[in-house]
Formats: sequence, C-alpha cells, structure tokens
Amino acid sequence: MATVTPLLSTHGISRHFGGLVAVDRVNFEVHPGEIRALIGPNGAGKTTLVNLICGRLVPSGGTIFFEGEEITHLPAHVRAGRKGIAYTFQITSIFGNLSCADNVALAAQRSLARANRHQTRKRRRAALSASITAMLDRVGLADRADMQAAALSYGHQRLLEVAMGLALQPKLLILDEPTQGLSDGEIEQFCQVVQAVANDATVLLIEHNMQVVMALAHRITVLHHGAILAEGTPEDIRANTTVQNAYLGS
Ligand SMILES: Nc1ncnc2c1ncn2[C@@H]1O[C@H](COP(=O)(O)OP(=O)(O)OP(=O)(O)O)[C@@H](O)[C@H]1O
Repeated sequence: MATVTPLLSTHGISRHFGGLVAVDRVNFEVHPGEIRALIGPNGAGKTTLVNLICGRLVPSGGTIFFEGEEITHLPAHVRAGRKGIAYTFQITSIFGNLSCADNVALAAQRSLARANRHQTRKRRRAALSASITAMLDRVGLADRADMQAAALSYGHQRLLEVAMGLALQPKLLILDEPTQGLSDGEIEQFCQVVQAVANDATVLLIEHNMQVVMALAHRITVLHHGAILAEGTPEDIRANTTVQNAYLGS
C-alpha cells in the first residue's frame, strides 16, 4: 500500500515547565485534507502541543516535521509565513478600529506580496482587493466589509479571525477553541465555514464542544496528562471506554 507523507508529524515531542511535563513524548500525525480534532480535559496539554507546532514554544525534546521537512527549530513567523501554518489566535488579533476589510488586508498583504512580487502595483492592489472580498465571503462577512471590526458581534469577530487566517493561504489552519462564547446559531454557521475551509486547507481543531467535534472531525486525537490516550474516528472515540472513563464522563 502506498504511504502518504503526513502534512505534519511530531516525533517524541515533549515540553516541560519546571517539574511539570505538559507534553510527554507525543507522536502525532495530521494528514493532508483532514479535519483533525484535538480534545482532552483541561490541562491535558492541547495548547502546549499546538504552541510547539507553531513555534511559539521551544520543545524540551523531540522533532517536528511539516511536509516532510524538519521545522523543529524554525521561528514561529517562518512557520506561519513561509510554511503555511496558521494559528488563529497567533497571527490574527483583530484591530477594532479598522474595518473588516482592512483587518483581512493586513493579514493578506504579506502572502500576496510574496506570490505576486513580479506584478505591477496596480495588479497587486487588484489582487489584494479580490482576495479580501473572497475571504470575507468565505466566512459570510462580505456585506460587513466596511464595518469597524469592534462593531461586530463576538461570533462575527471569531469569523473575521478565520478570514484573516485564510488570507495567509495556510496549508494547516489551527483553530483554538473557536466556538467558545458563540451562540448555537453562530456555532452552526461556524461549522459550515470550517467544512468549506477544509476543501482547501487541513484543519486542526482544539475544541471542548463535543457536538462540534463529532460533527466536524474526520479523526480525533485525545490527549490526557500530556500523552495521546486514543485516536480514531468520531465513532471509535465515542465507543472507547478508556476515553469515556478519562474524559467524556459517561
Ligand atoms: N507557560 C506555562 N508555564 C507553566 N505551566 C504551564 C504553562 N503553560 C501550560 N502550563 C501547564 O501545562 C499543562 C498543560 O496546559 P495546556 O494549556 O497545554 O492544557 P490544555 O489541554 O490546553 O488545557 P485547556 O483545555 O484548559 O486550555 C497544565 O498543567 C498547565 O498548567
């Protein structure tokens, strides 16, 4: 059987904080095109693991590969800009006094400048404008392009953050608790957006809302005490008694 190179893989990745082992020799793979959920109880190590993947934290041990290339020691901005690893709350803090379009423009400018560096300024500007409209459209905010970001509802600000993440044209989009604080209607809209995003980018989703996880994820990884407790399809995870005892509480 042909083996597919994982988009992302970690090999024995660890992170200690003093005597505390937050991530403990984790071997983790994400494959191109999937929506992967990373779940686990509070303090399981989920945010620490994605911080290691993004380069916001230096590992205590282990290695990280992206598209087959070792990135363990690449700075965070290179992983985001050149490699295409976008972490919604890393690169996309919203500027409340700017319009939605300008917020997306700030995120888009760098990736487009790189892609279109041989074009004239006029063409670059037209490409930027088209890209902003497309990204806002993808998250359902095209009609609010000129609105100040601060005037958006909380749920719409979250969607704007996703548009800004998409503007980087990521290969891997990491969403850290994206539905926290959203209403049921907003969660439904958010799930549709993530499903559409997954047509172009691989998605790694840290999420506590199990309904969202079960609805969106192709595969689920369960972290517990910094280590992988289980991995599988939503059906596998739902039926896994170890996971039920450790986490799902049913
Ligand atoms: N900068 C830090 N300094 C010291 N300890 C930390 C630091 N960051 C995380 N930890 C500890 O590492 C462990 C894992 O934390 P982490 O935030 O990765 O868990 P999590 O699974 O994301 O939790 P939550 O679901 O509550 O966000 C916890 O015990 C936490 O207190």
